[in-house]
This record gives sequence, C-alpha cells and structure tokens, in this order.
Amino acid sequence: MQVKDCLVSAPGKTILHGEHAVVHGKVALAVSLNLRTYLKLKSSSNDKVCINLPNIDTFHYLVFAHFVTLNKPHWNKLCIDEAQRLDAELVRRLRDFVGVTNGNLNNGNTACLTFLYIYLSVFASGELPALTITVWSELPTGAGLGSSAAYSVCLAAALLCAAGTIPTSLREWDQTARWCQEDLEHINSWAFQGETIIHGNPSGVDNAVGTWGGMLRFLAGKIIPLSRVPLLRILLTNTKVPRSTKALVARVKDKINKFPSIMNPVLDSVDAISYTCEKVLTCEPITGEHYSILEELIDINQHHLNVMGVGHPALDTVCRVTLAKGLHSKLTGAGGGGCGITLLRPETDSSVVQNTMQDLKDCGFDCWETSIGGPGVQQHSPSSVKEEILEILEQY
Ligand SMILES: Nc1ncnc2c1ncn2[C@@H]1O[C@H](COP(=O)(O)OP(=O)(O)OP(=O)(O)O)[C@@H](O)[C@H]1O
Ligand SMILES: C[C@@](O)(CCO)CC(=O)[O-]
Ligand SMILES: [Mg+2]
Repeated sequence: MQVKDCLVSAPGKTILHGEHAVVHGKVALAVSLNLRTYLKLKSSSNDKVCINLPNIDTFHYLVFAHFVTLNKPHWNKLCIDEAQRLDAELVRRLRDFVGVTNGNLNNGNTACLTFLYIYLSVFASGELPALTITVWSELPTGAGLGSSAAYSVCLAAALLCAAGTIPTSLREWDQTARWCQEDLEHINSWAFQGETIIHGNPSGVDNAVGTWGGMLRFLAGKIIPLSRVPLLRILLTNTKVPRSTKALVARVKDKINKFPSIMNPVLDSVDAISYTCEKVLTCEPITGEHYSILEELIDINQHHLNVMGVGHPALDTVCRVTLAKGLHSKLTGAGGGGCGITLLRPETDSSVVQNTMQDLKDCGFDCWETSIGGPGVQQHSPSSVKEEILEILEQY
C-alpha cells in the first residue's frame, strides 16, 4: 500500500505556571516556543517500516513479517475514534516486541513504541503501508521543553494524514498549512496517547500546546487560547541534568498520596498562582508593578516545586545566578534538572542579559533568549524548512 509523503512540524513549549499541579486538575499556563520538531514521512516500496531518530541515536527497520507476533486480529479491533483511551494490552505486546520485559524503557525504545502504537492503531482497519519516518528536533530531548509532546504531535499528524483520516492540508502553492479545528482535535487526541505511553499519566497540556501553539490556559483537558497577552521576553537555561518526566510525575503523585493534607494546599496555591498570573497578563497596559507581581509569583512557585520534590541543585544555581542580576527564575516542565525560565522585563538592558547568560554558561549550562508563541502543528513544503534541517531529514 502506497501513502502520500508529508513533512510536518510541531513546537515545543514552556510552562509559565502549573507544571505537576495540572496533572492533579489544577490550571496551567503554557506557551509554544519557536523551537520545533520536524518529521518527514516517505512512502517506500518494500514490506518494511524504517524509523530514523538521529537526535537520540535510534535507527530501526521492521519487516512486516515481524508484526505477526503482535497478533493482528487484536489490534484490528481498535477503531480510530477510540483515541481517548490507551489500549494497555497493545502497549504490553509492544513492550515485548521492542524487547523490554521489565524495568524502564530507554529513550529509543520509548520513541519506537510510541511510533508503533500510533502507526498500528491508525492503520488498524486496513493494510499496513511501507514507509520511512525521520525525525529531527531543535529541542533538547528530555529537558522540560515538551520534546515528547512535539514528537507525539508530529507522529499523529503525519500518520493520520497518511491514513487519509485527516486531509493533506498543503496545496501546491502553499509554504505551510494547518488543519481545521476538528482535525486538530483528532491530532491532539492521538498525540495524547503518545504522551501517555511516554509519561504514564500526562495532563495533556504539552500536546495541546504542540497542536494549537500560542499561549494556552489548560484545566482538566479544557484548552483556552489566551490571545491578549503581551509578548514576554524569556531566557531559557538548560542545566543539561538528565531526568525523566514519567519518573518525576510519579514522584509527585507518591508524595501527594503520602501527605495529602500537606501537599493538596501546595497544589491549590499553584492553582492560585496561575489564576493570578493570567489576571496580571491580561491587564492593559502591563506596568512595572505588574512585572514585580509576575516576578514574585515565579519565586513562590519555584519554592512550591521544591516542596513537591522536583527541584535540583542545578536549578537552584540558575535561580541564584539570575537573582544576583535582579532576575527571577523557576524550573519549567517536569523539573528534576532540565530547563529553567527567567523572566526579562521589556526594558531589561541587553548588557544585563548578556552578562547573566555568560554567568550561566560559566556554570556549564546552555542559555539563550527565546521567542515564544510559535504556530502549532503544521504541514510544510520542503522549501519552507530551514536548509540545515532539510539536509538532515534528506539523509535517510
Ligand atoms: N527528537 C526526538 N526523537 C525521538 N524521540 C524523542 C525526541 N524528543 C523526545 N523524544 C521522546 O520523548 C522522550 C522524552 O520525553 P520527556 O517527557 O521525558 O521529556 P520532555 O518532553 O523533553 O520534557 P517535559 O515533558 O518536562 O516537557 C524520549 O524518551 C523520547 O521517547
Ligand atoms: C510535569 C507536567 O505537568 C508537565 C511536563 O511538561 C506533566 C504533564 O502535565 O503531563
Ligand atoms: Mg514530555
């Protein structure tokens, strides 16, 4: 079976407030980044599926005959509209298939399992197509910037397009194209399945930002775009301390179960921080006093995240080094290492920013001023993709 080739991308995200609390039904405020994950899907003529994931040194090819062990009749029953609930039995079979009998999956196995789950599910009712997918991301993997969600959103968009479940939105003369609301919801629900495989118990905020882009308020699966917010200046610092979102989300859950009367008020307080932040961000105009409130909210939330057990000495260093320059920082995403964000005021002098960045780099961290609010998932013509990214994607 031949499918149409396609090239898609989805943005990473940063969470301003509400990470972890959002998993427990509280509000999160998140915004897309202008750093993206790209996926090229190419039809092939042989009976195999190739997966090239150069960011994580993972390259696999699977011959269709191998899929026999997955018991096709079982996954034949899966219908596309059932993208709300993960098929635990299929996940178990796929874990065996990728060679994990116990313990945790590594990056490569997790990514492979996520691809196979969505691939087998969206093509469940028909013939499996031979294809090659290649993924390249500008996002650091596993650093709190939503790399897993950008990956899952790209997989969902490309595979649903290939299956003909959503249309190929790109016309001949378009550089980029997006999908209608209904198609985006479809992409988002399959991306959520991908996130569930990678994270265990995701809130869905990361895949929502990857799908819709811009700034969102997310509460219990409800997504509200926030369009009237100012363009914030944010410094991103990657401590390069590796961590796993899945393990950190599980750690917070254990703590809540162990000390409910202590931890629930912390989650309520984070909720109130998100509400207050949203209120301040929608004031017009935003004054210096408003920025002082935003900075205090960042400090309070960072303390709360430490109380939840998702801090790290490297993140403390980011907070200390930036505070020495009068700037306020918190971790973003799951924490435990990974990235921190630092709020810059519109008038913050570029020399202050440069000096702060140098101090952070001297600590061994990567640091850059980012632009936020990139578009959600989109389809590309090759000429709309940066040459260096296209070159990597074309290598496979
Ligand atoms: N470029 C990529 N290629 C293939 N798989 C990727 C890529 N980037 C991320 N992944 C998948 O995402 C997993 C990392 O997800 P994880 O949720 O731990 O980090 P994150 O999404 O970057 O951070 P956060 O969830 O805190 O925002 C990897 O194990 C891999 O399965
Ligand atoms: C830690 C968490 O809140 C954000 C990860 O970016 C997990 C989630 O919401 O799924
Ligand atoms: Mg993730």
